[in-house]
Amino acid sequence: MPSELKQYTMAEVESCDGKDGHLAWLVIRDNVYDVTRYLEEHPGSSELIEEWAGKDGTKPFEEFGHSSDALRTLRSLQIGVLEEQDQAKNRKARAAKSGIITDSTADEPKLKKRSKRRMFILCG
Ligand code: HEM
Repeated sequence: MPSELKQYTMAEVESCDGKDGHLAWLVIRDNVYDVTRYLEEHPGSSELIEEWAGKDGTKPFEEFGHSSDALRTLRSLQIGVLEEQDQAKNRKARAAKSGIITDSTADEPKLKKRSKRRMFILCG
């Protein structure tokens, strides 16, 4: 992997959906991976990754809880990073799916804080 990581747009990733002889690219945590040659080796079947080719597979990848071996293999398949604008879009989409409310200027999703105002009830 060259030290200067190439940036890709989500549209470029989407065109590599593994269908009709296209390459199979995958986004995980804002990094772009070419998993074309790994599909047949995947212990969880090629279909499971193919389903996510051309998409952001962060959630399914992390939900399975892959081992450090899997993470090492993943690193070896990295071809670049997602362009910043598309990183923000994907982050928002992931947050929306998991019910987290995002602040449009923040880098990371934040849980909406509860109001700290308390109500005092005066008796008597
Ligand atoms: C995003 C789509 C992916 C899904 C939904 C997925 C799902 C799964 C599942 C269900 C298994 C369990 C198989 C079994 O025990 O029968 C598995 C195992 C495994 N997967 Fe994936 N996987 C994905 C992507 C990847 C990628 C991109 C890599 C590496 C480049 C990878 C590497 C592995 C490895 C090495 C195992 C064996 C168990 C381990 O070491 O964690 N997977 N996967």
